[in-house]
Amino acid sequence: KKKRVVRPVVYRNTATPFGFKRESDGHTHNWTVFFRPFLTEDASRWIRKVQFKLHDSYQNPLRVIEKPPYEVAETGWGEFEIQIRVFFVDPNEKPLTAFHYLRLFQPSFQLPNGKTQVITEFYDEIIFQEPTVTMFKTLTAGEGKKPDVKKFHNDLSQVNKRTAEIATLATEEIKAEIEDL
Ligand SMILES: Cn1nnc2cc(CO)ccc21
Repeated sequence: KKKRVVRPVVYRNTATPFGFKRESDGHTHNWTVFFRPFLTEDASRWIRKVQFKLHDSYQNPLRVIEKPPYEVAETGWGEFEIQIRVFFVDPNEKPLTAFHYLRLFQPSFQLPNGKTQVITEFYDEIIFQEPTVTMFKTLTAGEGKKPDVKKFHNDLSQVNKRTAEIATLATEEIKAEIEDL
């Protein structure tokens, strides 16, 4: 019986207010939504593409990203649900569908430069029940730090704790990036 493989993944959205309402289209924020494996690895070995379905009134609302980083950067004025579909290299694996509610206003963090930054980060796990041999090899060969995922699986309190932890990490990361600017 082939072993089950669990892959930790992270969905994140960040948003920064313009500080004013743009006359042309009423937009008030820059935002990004992204999906990535939690492991530091080459995700394109097992992910074929990631689709982000935006609000229908966006220009071409279905955004298809074929290679990492799997992210969409946009501007807008409102919060809405984004459907994220992850297609796998293995045709036998059906695509994963997840929903991420885009947040523009909360939780906001003050950055060193005084700017307000919203970050939401959600930690999740993809479970491959019966991966094919090729998929199994690809998934288990992944290089990069191996977090101790066993203790997280299905333990929502741990997932939420983890989500908060990586949100903090994400904030540090972004702060560092901004300081490097
Ligand atoms: C719901 N929402 N929030 N911001 C938006 C921006 C557009 C594109 O102009 C369409 C829909 C939007």
